[in-house]
Amino acid sequence: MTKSLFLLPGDGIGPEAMGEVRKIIAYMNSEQGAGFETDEGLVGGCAYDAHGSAISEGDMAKAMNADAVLFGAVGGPKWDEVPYEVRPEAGLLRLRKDLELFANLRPAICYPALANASSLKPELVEGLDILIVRELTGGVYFGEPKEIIDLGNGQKRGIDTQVYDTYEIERIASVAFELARTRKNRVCSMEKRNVMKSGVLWNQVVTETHKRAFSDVELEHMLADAGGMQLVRAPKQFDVIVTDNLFGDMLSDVAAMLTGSLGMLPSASLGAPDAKTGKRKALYEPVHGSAPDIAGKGIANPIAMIASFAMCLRYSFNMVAEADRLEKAIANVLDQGIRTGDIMADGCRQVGTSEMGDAILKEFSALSA
Ligand SMILES: NC(=O)C1=CN([C@@H]2O[C@H](COP(=O)(O)OP(=O)(O)OC[C@H]3O[C@@H](n4cnc5c(N)ncnc54)[C@H](O)[C@@H]3O)[C@@H](O)[C@H]2O)C=CC1
Ligand SMILES: CC(C)CC(=O)C(=O)O
Ligand SMILES: [Mg+2]
Repeated sequence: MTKSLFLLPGDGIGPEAMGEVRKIIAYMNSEQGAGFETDEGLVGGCAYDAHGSAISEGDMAKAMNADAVLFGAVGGPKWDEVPYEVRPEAGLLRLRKDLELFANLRPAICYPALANASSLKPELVEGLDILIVRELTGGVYFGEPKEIIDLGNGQKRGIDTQVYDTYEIERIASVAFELARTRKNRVCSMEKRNVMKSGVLWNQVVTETHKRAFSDVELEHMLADAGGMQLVRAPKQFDVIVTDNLFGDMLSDVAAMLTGSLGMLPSASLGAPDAKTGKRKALYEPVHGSAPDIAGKGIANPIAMIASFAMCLRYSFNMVAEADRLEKAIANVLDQGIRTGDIMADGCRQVGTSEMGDAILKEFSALSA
């Protein structure tokens, strides 16, 4: 059976990182008969340059019909002045919304070899394995009204609206509880019920969902600001964290640095399983952005992108053994002391994007033999 992959490399370091995944796909097709069929499109600033929008209707349709979408990164200073509606990030937000990718899984794993690369003491992050489950299609990113209005007195007002309905909280909480059952069976829900009505509802619905269907899972509630503090004080206390779109965005960048670099964190954005086929729409993307400060230099860390492809193998194609091998290949390469600049340490060998990708592919093929 063919497996269709739609690649959207995007801007900045997106295409550089995606290039390393392309090599792995080519290897899996030629050496393992994996049967991936790939197509590619434009998203973000490069799409705006080509046709004046952050993603074309044609590419949206391809993303909609693919078994999985692989996404690099979008944005950069070149497009700072383009109209808000067609800014590069709008392409990613439209993909998430139109494909209804409500569940964003962001695992933060500290590979043993990288315990020294974290800004925290090694003993705080050694063995770290947490999963942030971020709600991705609601909240302040999408709530209406969202506008800047002129108050007519020389003042303007910027408005964003945080909105959550019961069903949105219920379905993301259920995903978090189900995933916790495959891990350490603990969920920490984060909101700000002390100042936000949406936080009060979030807390109530998570509690009710837990009581109704997941009472075997340990549940804790934490205010999101305190949660940020606890993430850097004692991160290993967490197993699964479930939180809203904005808090999830911020807390996962924090978690990234526990693992050594933003260049290490993959993610999977998943929709609901189709009632008939059981298949879910899915997009896989690194947590980092387009990193304009290092784009074009061939030094970006491709591990977040490669690990996102490992998540794709696991969640979209049920290729669990291959996903495990690819993740093991990453760990082995790090054990060998091969490092991109962002995770460089004394006694290690610094390499560029392409050498890191080659080293992971070599290890992956050795593990597959
Ligand atoms: N999913 C996406 O496409 C995202 C896009 N963005 C966009 O990216 C642009 C830049 O945003 P920033 O806030 O600078 O965030 P960023 O994640 O692009 O970069 C933050 C810092 O981390 C470093 N970094 C990130 N990924 C790296 C990698 N793979 N290897 C080595 N170093 C890495 C960068 O060099 C930079 O110093 C903006 O236009 C922003 O809107 C930001 C986040 C997510
Ligand atoms: C639309 C994105 C640029 C927002 C973001 O930072 C993210 O989703 O990680
Ligand atoms: Mg982010």
